[in-house]
Amino acid sequence: MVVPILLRRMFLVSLSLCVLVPVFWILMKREDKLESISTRTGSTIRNINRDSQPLIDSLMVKSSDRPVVNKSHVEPGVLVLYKYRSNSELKIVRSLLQAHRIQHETYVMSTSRHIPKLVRTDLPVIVGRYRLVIVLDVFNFISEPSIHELFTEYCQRFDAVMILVASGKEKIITSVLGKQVFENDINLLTLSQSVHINYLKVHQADDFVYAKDGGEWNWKSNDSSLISFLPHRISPVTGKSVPYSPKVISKRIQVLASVHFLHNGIQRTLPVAIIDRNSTDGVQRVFFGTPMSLSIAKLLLLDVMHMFSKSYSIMRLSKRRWIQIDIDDTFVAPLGSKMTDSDVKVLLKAQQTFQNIIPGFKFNLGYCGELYRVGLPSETKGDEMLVSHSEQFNWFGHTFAHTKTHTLSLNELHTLMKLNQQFAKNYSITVNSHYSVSPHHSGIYPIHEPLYTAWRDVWDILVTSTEEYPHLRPDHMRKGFIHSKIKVLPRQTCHLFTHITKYEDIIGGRDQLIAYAEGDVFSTILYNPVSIFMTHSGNYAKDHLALDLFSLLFDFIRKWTQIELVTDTPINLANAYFEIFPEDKQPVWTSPCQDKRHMSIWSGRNCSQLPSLVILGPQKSGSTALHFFLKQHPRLLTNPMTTHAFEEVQFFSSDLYYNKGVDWYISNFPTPNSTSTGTLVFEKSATYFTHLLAPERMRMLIPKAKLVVILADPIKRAYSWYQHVKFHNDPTALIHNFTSVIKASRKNSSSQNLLNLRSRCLLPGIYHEHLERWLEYFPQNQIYFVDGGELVDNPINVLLGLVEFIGVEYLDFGKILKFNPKKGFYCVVSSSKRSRTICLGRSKGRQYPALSKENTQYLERYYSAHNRKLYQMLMKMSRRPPTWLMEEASYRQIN
Ligand SMILES: Nc1ncnc2c1ncn2[C@@H]1O[C@H](COP(=O)(O)OS(=O)(=O)O)[C@@H](OP(=O)(O)O)[C@H]1O
Repeated sequence: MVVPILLRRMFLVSLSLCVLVPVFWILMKREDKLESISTRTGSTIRNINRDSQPLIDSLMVKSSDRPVVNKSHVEPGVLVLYKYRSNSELKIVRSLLQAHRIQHETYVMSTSRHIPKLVRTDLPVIVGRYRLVIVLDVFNFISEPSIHELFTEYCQRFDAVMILVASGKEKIITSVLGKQVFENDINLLTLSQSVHINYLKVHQADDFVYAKDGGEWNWKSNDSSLISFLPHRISPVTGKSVPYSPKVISKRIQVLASVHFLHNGIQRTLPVAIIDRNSTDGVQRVFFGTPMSLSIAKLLLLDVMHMFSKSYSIMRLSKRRWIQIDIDDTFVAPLGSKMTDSDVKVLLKAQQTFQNIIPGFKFNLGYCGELYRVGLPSETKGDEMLVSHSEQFNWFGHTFAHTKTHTLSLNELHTLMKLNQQFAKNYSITVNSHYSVSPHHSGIYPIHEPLYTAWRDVWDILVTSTEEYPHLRPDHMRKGFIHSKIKVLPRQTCHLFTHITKYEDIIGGRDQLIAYAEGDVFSTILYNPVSIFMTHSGNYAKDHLALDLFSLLFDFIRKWTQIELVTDTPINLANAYFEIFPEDKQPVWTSPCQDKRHMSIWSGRNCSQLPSLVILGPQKSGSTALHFFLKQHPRLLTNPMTTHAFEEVQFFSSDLYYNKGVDWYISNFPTPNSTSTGTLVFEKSATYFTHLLAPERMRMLIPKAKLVVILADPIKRAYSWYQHVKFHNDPTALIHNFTSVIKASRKNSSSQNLLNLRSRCLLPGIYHEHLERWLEYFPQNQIYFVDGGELVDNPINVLLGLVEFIGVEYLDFGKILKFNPKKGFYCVVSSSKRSRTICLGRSKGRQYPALSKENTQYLERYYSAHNRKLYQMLMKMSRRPPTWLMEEASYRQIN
């Protein structure tokens, strides 16, 4: 039954497409034509790049062989369409999606860009990639039939929802008054919402008002408020506005949210978001008539996404938000700006009020004992009062003095932490949260290993926070990670810096503070499941700015949202965070050398110690020989033998080494002499090439590094690899010959071990797939290809080209390398005794029987299609394919 129903639906959809869309577009056509002649908009995207991604392909709509599409086959992705990068809505929508970790892509509606692949065709059924299509720059969207048609058809086919967001710059009228709703002169009273939304419900808590007509509107052609709500474009001929597709929009539209405001003393109600579920073209559309810069509009968008994502798990955050407010530098503020005793009273009172909103809430005081009671008499009293009420707060220790921890040795850190610990004991302050942040936040990220060690030794610290990972900006991208068993949570700023104690210290005064509370600080809460705010003790002195800010924030949250604010111990906050984002546990180290701010709080390592050249492998491609030869160049320094993997560091391909951190990685390499300019550090680890995470990890730490890939004949490589693991007593290789390894299959009932061995043996040779991954992270011009065959036969020539690519001075490798007939390979001429050569050890250039003809033929077939793809890839990049590949290509052409 299912298939006929589907076919009928598809037929109806096609029929409606055939009938309705043309009717609509005929109506629009005249305007379009005129417009494309006389205006700049629209015409630019008319000739969209269809060669690369034809419309037909991107939707898989070739009717004859179209597989049955099940509308439930849609991935939970979101696609954002926009025209102008400067569109302010774009930044906001993107941050919202990024912060909520919603899988999304953006597409600029432009001729020069490829249309993104809308469907997945690598699966047995066709799967749509996007559940929601968010359209910004709506004017351009509706003015361009090809784009409009494509996405309408996609939404029809996969039941995807289209969300069209008004942008201030466009002629989208959101009110009968012809003004953008929420303009400053409009006195906003309330915003009501239909019952259909219940994620972050936007409403006035005590006064919930349903949308006009209980959420459903009967559209009448003379209903000017709704018509004007819909996106308009201005006809270049008549100068009048033409509403969005009146033929498509149905007559029964639901209002998702309305605003109620006062205008000239009269209360008015206007819709700000409407949904059309029954459009005549079968696409559900949500129209947003309000700019996204408004906090409540962000909530509304989240609500809408949630509404349409129920079974698609687009959203990961619930309504619960954990909060912690740290008061750093307690006892430290400069003279005259410390909390006095009356400030402490205000603080305690405010804390009580906050506890009504966030049960169990306590401020978290980070102290430096050295400066206790240093200040004016009223400030001394303030310090004493904090201590006498210590049990009413949570406490954490900085160091005894207010010092930058990344400048301190382990011993110094121990001493200062212990002094601070003793201070707490002397004054009966309980410090047991297992949480700390260092003064100036230095040493947390980039990591100063002695800080982590001292924290564990002295305080048994298990949780800390930083605003620096991966970078300070953008703040909605800050993340947590775990290092050395300490959970590091993202830390948030709230515009109150150390020296800000009075309203006059803020440009814009209290109005600006309100804007911060309801804007950025609110967004921080919205974007993060756990928010640890950093404030400083001075922010609680004088005008009590921090208290005002948080009261405003909490009031706003209570008034407009159903966000549930909670608090807990730092350990539980960390557990909550990593339960929601388990993928964050494993850090991705960023380069301090690319970040001025990080350089200033990094424990002073030399950036020139980071490799600027990496030989990626693959394994058994001749990588050891290349490494050995290259290090003969006086300008190329490398690591000495490691204790764990001979000449390889394997930092990016091993979680064990990667988790040791950047300082450990760097400690493997020599420091280039500052006087010898042009000297650089390089490494080779043949395990990098195939490792799934290595490209991203490397890109984040050494984005400018030049990479070398050796393209050896994959058949020879596979056979060499088998001999290698057999030599190292791999139990499966020991009992199975090469033929049974490469021919293992489920059909032959091969054991799982044997199947795994086959994959490990053959998959690295599918070069184009691995390269595609590297090319996602590194530009082509940073990658150099070495012909693996040439490396064996004529390494001198290989090195000539490579040295030029690296950019170091010419070296006559003809004098350094010499063929050793006994070894059967090139070796390095000994500098002490020139008649002697130093060759690689017995494990490189092994003796084993030649590969059988049958196995060679089998592997030729196995790699044939992959090699073709590699060939095409290299040609596209204008690179010379290795000889073995050229021979194969010409052989196949002849045949
Ligand atoms: N000059 C020189 N000396 C010795 N060996 C050479 C040389 N040039 C290339 N080769 C080939 O390198 C193969 C080993 O590759 P790798 O060094 O990449 O192996 S590893 O992944 O690092 O273990 C090794 O594979 P086997 O012959 O199977 O031992 C050699 O074929």
